[in-house]
Parts: sequence; C-alpha cells; structure tokens
Amino acid sequence: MDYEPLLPTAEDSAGPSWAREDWPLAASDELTLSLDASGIVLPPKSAKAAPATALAAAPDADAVRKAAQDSIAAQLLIRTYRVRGHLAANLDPLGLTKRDLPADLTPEYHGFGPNDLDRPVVIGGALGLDTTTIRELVAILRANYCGNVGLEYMHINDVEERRFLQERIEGRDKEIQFSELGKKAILNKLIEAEQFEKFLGRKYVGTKRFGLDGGEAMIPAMESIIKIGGGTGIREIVFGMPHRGRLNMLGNVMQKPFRVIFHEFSGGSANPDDVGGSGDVKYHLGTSTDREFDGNKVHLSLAPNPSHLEAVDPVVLGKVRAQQTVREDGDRNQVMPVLLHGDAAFAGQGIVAECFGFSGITGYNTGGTIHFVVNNQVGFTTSPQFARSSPYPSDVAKIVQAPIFHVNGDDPEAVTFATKVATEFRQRFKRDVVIDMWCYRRFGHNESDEPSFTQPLMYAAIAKHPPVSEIYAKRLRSEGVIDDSWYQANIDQFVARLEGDFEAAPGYKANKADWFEGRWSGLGKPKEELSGRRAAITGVAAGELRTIGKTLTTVPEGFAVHRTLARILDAKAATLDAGENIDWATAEALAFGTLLTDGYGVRLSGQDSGRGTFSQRHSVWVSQQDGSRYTPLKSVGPGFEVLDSPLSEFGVLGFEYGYALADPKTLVLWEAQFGDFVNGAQTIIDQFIASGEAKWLRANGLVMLLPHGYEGQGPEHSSARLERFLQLCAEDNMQVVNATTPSNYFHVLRRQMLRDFRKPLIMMTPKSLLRHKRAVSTLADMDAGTSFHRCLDDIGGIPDERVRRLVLCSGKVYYDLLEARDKASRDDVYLLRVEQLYPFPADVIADYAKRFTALEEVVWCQEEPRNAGAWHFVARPLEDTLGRRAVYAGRASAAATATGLMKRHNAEQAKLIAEALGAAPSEVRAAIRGGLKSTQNAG
Ligand SMILES: Cc1ncc(C[n+]2csc(CCOP(=O)(O)OP(=O)(O)O)c2C)c(N)n1
Repeated sequence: MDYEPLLPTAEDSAGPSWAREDWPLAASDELTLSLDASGIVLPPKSAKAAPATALAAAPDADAVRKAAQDSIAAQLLIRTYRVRGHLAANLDPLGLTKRDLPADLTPEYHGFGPNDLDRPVVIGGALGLDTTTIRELVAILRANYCGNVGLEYMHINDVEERRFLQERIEGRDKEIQFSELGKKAILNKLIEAEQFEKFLGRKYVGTKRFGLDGGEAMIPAMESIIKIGGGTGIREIVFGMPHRGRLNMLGNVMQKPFRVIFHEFSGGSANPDDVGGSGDVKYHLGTSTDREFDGNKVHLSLAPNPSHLEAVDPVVLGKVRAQQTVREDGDRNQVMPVLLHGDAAFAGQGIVAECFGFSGITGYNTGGTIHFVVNNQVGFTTSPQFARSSPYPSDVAKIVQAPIFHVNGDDPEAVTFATKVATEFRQRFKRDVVIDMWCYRRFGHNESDEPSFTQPLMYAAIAKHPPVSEIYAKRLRSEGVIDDSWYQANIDQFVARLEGDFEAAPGYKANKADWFEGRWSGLGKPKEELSGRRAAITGVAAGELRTIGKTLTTVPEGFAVHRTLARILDAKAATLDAGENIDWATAEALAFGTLLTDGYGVRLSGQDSGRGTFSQRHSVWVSQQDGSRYTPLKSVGPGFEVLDSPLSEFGVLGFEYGYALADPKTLVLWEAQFGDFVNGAQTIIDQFIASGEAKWLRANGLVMLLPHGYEGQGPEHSSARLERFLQLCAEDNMQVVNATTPSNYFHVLRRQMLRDFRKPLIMMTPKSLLRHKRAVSTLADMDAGTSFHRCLDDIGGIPDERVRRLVLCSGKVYYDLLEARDKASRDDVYLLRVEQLYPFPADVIADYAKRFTALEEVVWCQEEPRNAGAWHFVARPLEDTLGRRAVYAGRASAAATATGLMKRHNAEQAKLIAEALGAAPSEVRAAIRGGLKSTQNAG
C-alpha cells in the first residue's frame, strides 16, 4: 500500500480487525441501521433516540444544527466505506498493486477537519454504536472494510442479504478469531499444500504440475467450505476447477492417494490397463471421496475437465442440479456447487457469465455456487491490465448481484473467514457468492516456463517473498500457539508420508475403474460389437400408447386452451384413434410418455422447447384466460420437465451434459433452436460429448436434437453440420442418427434408456418433415415387439430383381427422391435410407446389396454440399461394404452451408435429385430450369 494509515490507533496498528469465529453477533451487537433497496439509509426499527450525552451539553440551536450536520456527514462516511472501502483493502501480498486511498474515504472529504475528530457524534446505532468520535469511527470502518478482506456488497438489492453481510463484518471488535485448534488446522493444511508442491518439484524436476505455490491458502479455504457446509446441511459438493493447484486439491482435499498421483507422474494410469480409452493428463482428472467434519459426512466429487478454461462450469452445475433432483433436495440445501477459477479465465471466458445467468432460473438454478478465484495476478504471461477492463477479475459476478469477498492470500485466517461467511451466505440465501483470493504464482505458468521475460518486477518481488506457511507459522509462534518443534514435526511427518507413498507408487495396481457404480450400477460398456444390432425392443402395446395419447389430447375441465391448439389436439386425437398418420411431435410425446410410465425421468431443455420452435410440440399449454400453464406429460409421470432455456448454447448444452452424467435414468435432451447454432457449443461437443468417455471413463446418454434440412432458409437455418459430428465419431463414442419417420424417432429415443449402456445420441431432427404428409407412422410401427431400424426400406414395393440403381441417402432428401422417382415412374431405382450413420450399419447395407442381383450403380445422395453432409464419412465404408465406389449426387462444395436465394436453392435441389435418379443431362438441365423458375420452397 502506498498511502499512510489514517489516524493510527492502537487497534489499527494491531492490524486488521474482523469478525469473531463464533459469530453470529450477540443480540446486543445487532445493527440498528437498515438500508432500503435503493441503498438509502433508513432509520433503524429499534433505533434509540439520540443520546442525551451528545446534545444535552449543547442545547442551543447552533449546537443542535452542528450535531445534526455531524451525524449526517458521519452516516455518509459510513456509507462510503460500505460501498468503496474495498478499494483501500490490503489485498496484494506482494504489495505491488497501486491502490491509492480514495479521497472519499477520508474524514476531510466529509467535512471533518483535524479539530473535529474527537468530538462526540451521534450515529444512531450504526456499527452498534449510538455515539462515537470520527477518529474512532474511521478506525472501525478501516478495520472492517480496508483490512485483509475487502467486501463488495452494496450492489445487492436485497436488504436482508446486505444486513446479513454487514452483521458479519461491521462494528467494533470484529476480529477474526480462530481457536488454537483452528489455527493449527489451517497451518497444517498450508504445510501440506506447500510441501506437496515442493515434493513434486524435487522428485519430478521440470514436470508440469501447475503448482499452487503462492496460492496455498486455497487448501484450508476448501476445507472450511466443506466443514461449514457440512454443518449447515450440505451432504454433497461438486467441485469444478482448472489446472492451477489441481493436483494439490486432488491429494490434499479430495484424498486421492498420493501414490496414485505419483504413479501417474511416472506415466501410469489410475485405472486398470484393460479398461481402454485414451486417458488424460493427470491435472485434468477428477475423483470423488467422502469427508467428515464435526460428525457431518460430505460426499465430494471433482469433475474431470479439459484444458478449455471454465468449460466445466456448466457441467458441474448440471451435475449438481441432477443430484439435487435425485436426492429430492428441493430447497437445494444438501448439494452445492463450488467452482474454482483463475483470474484471467474468470474475467475473460464468456461461459462464466452464462453460468451466472443460470443461477436464478427455474430449471437451472442450483441454489447458489461458491466461486473461488485463485487470483495470482497473471494469466500465463499476461498482466491484469491487458486481461480485463475491470479493477477486479470478479466484476462479472455483479450481473447477479453476488457478494464478492476480496481477500489477501497471505492471510490464511482472512481467507478461511471469507469462505466461512460465503458458505453461510450461500446456505442462507441460496445465491452465488465469490471469493477473490489475491495471491501470486511463485514459478512460471508451469514449472519449466520462465516468468521473468515478461514479469521482471513481480518475479523479483516473489523471489524475496516468504511462503505463506512461513508467514503464518511466524504469526502463530508470536501468538504462542505453536513452537519451532511443532512446525518442523508437522512438516517432517507429512513429507515422510509423501516419501512412503512415493516408494509405494511403482507397485500401484488399479483393481477396477469406478465408472459404473452408484446410480450407474447395472450399466456398462456395450456387450455387442460396434457393428452389431444393439437393439432394444422399444415397441409398446398400442393400447398403452392410446392411453398416453388420451392424456396428451385431453384438455382439463375449465382450461382455456388456444383455439388453434384445440384444433391441433382434436386432429391428434383422431390420428391416435385411427392408429395412423402419427406425426413427429406425437411420436416424440409418446416416447416421453412411455419412458415416464417405465419409471424414467425425461428432461428436455432448449430455446422455446416447450411450444417448439416450429410450433410443433405444444408440450406446455398456456391458458388464454389467465396465462396459467399445463403440461400434459406431467400427468403421465412427475419426472417430466420441459424447459425454455436461456438463449445460450455453450452453457445450456454443458449443463445438460452434466445432468446426464449424474443421472443415467433420466432421458436428458438438449434441443438447438436451429441446428446451425450448435457450433456455439463446440467446446462441449469436442471436449466432453465426443471424447469424455475415452478420456475420463464417464459414459453419458445425452440426446442432442438438431433441426437440420435444406429448405431454402439460407446459410444459417439449414445445417446442423452433420459432417462435424461424423468426423468426431470413432471408438464407439456416440451415435449419429438422421431419421425419416416418426416411429423410428420414437424408437431411438426409447432405445436410449432401455439398453444397458449409455452413449450420446446426436439427432438431426426435421423441420418441414414435421408436417410432411408422407413422413408419418402408424401405431403398429410402434406396437409391442417393434424396434429401431438402422436402415429403412424403400416403400415403393419395387421387386429386388428389377433394381439397377441403389440410391442411399439419409434424412429429409429421401422424400424429395421418393416424389421424383414416383413422378418419373422409375421401377429400377431403390431408395435405401441410412437412418443411423454412426455406428455405421455396414452389415445392413451389405444385406440389402446382396438382394439386388441386377445392380449397376450405387449412388450416395445428399442435399448438403459435397464438403459437408455424410459423403466424406460414408464414401469409404460404402466402397468397403459394396465392393464398388458410390457415385456422388449432391450440392457442389461450398463455403457457406447453403444459399440464401430461394430460386438457387430450388435449382440446386432439382439438380441433385435428377442426378441421383440417373436422369439424362438434358433432363437435369430441364430440372434446373424448372427450379430456377420456382420461388416456392421445393425442399
Ligand atoms: C479457453 C482457453 N484458452 C486458452 C488456454 C491456454 N491457457 C492455459 S492457462 C492460461 C492462463 C490462465 O490464467 P488464469 O486464469 O489467471 O489462471 P492461472 O494459470 O494464472 O492460475 C491460458 C491462457 C486455455 N487453457 N483455455
């Protein structure tokens, strides 16, 4: 700090004073000032009248006036400290950050000169005082707001929340006081944190570990969250964190055996060798454990994560939400998310804001997250002034009015205190809270990186700076809490334990992987081959389907359903009665309803998913009279939720992936508004959905519904980028389906739950087919004994021996081909629909090809451009399967996914259909001319 302490007092020179460990305040300490939502100081409910002492001595008008002026100015001074005191807090352990004392925190600014400091001033109960002097007031405020903790909370609207925080920090004698036992526990955790890093540094010289050195106070802080959380009802915490200090967290908080960590340092795996997968670097791995404090057992899990900073945040939140549902923790008191962050990532990554945005939303709220920022004041080589536009890395948290504790990481008691109050706040108000721990990074970004190229001054200061454990041990020695031998014995004991584990590490052998336990027990890896049938009998007796259909089409007595919806429901009821012309939305609802009656949960989330972007789903009805909502599927089973999500892809998809991680017994679906928007969530797709099982042995049954199809709606409403998903397919990691019938959709959704394994399902879903006359199914197609088909027959009844041209396709283009083929009365063309693209159904295709003895040509037809769609994915397997190369019929390669011009779209579509059917060049030209004339949507 480069300013002189104000008005030094005995209390000031003794260092910052803070709240006592045994909070809450005694009744007599209660604050009597309150603030309304606008932050205006209101008279306290129980405020005593201004004490006679201040005024009695000066009964004349001038004195009364002066006393009133003093009181008003003193109140403003108090308020200024509450709002801005944190700006003068002592936060930087290195003392390098220039934090000038704001002028409005001085008494002079509020009109108090040197001669006014010792006059009694009435403050009406603020800070627990009726009367004080300005000298004393400033000393208290400085101790409360400008010590080693700075609190930002005056941006919070809620009076109760502000009062709660004020009560914990404001007033005379608010010193942080830990018992001797508590102090020793804190020091012991610091010793463990520090010695663990040093040990790794000695044994694995130059190996990356992203050490916590400089930020060791994070470890006792985490312990404090678990302890206080456990005492307030928490039974489970899901942690998400980046690389920094992760190994330390794994060993010292999550109790991952050190010998396993050392085994990994030597290139080994924590899992048995035969379990498969790619494995991941040791500082991305997760684990789980049970800890007990004060007799309270808390289950802890640390989610595995990729390098992509903050990407795990929504995954953790989704996991927590699922666990809260599974535990029936409706008030969200038992399961809590804790997210740790680096300062640069917290300020820079947009997903952080998306996650804050979830905190108050039905369907995504997790009852508040504790955010802990390891603010080492540098991001790789980048200094804060280049990394953010705000004074702190934590300003993003203000979008939800979260309180923010800034705390000096060299004062572990202050850090522990802040986490304690933060945990209490979360538990009391079920809202997000942030702890921004200022610290430093003793070495480079990793242990072989040279930091002084870019941070010479900081690293010169760090070289001279003692570790936090030494600073704290010195303090405890001076307080008489420990002596040298205690300190050294604790270090020796811990290092000896590490040595023992180090010796044992080479002999470590994993028994079994932990991925099919708890709620996952009974599930496992698929037993059938990748190319095999892997079916489940997903059909349901027509009678049962009709019963569910009845609920789906019955309007409750007195509910004012929209007129058009009433007509839709009548039509739907008629199709169900007839058992014919079942459309997509009905098939989907029947799949959901039957899963609910089977005892599974169903959670569908996406933008406007309740009604459906294309007005097709109507899973939530809104009363036209009073706006109330009715969700028919909830009457089928309480485990149904359909959510109109926030307008986010990255965050919401991550959340749903996390939900599905925790609950394999709920069909979790995320729906993109149009498939095109899915690339906003690319990190979740690449880093979690496609590769999570291979890296971390965590299966996942998430379904992605991606509206896809070329209908002339332009470059951003046509393609869900099927090709990108197919490129990611390998090692049986997920399933990609582009179904053409409602019944196949019904089956694939049910199959997702009814098999004894879970794999993500990527579904290209229809837009125009939602109302296409031929894209309908019968109840018989879904009746008992039926199941999903990986390929679907030609419905034209063409005799096998006449087939000379086999046209394979997937998705909507089938119906265009069908129409054109029928119009041309071609009986030599067989249209084979590949409904599931991955795992590729080579066996089924081979069986079909065998039937066609007169076959001359095989064609792959797609409506996507040549550099997109399935072509590059299927070309080689088709050749391998059929022994001949397929001819391509589709759009030319293109930079934009689709044209925005309807005429051009129609011409392109007509051309590719004509080519697929083997039309003569003149016929193709005619088709193009026909397409160019048409402004109607032909696709
Ligand atoms: C999304 C993303 N972009 C870039 C990187 C590369 N990267 C790894 S660590 C790091 C700096 C992170 O700084 P900070 O968040 O302050 O954490 P620290 O390493 O200082 O603890 C960067 C840029 C990454 N891992 N993730």
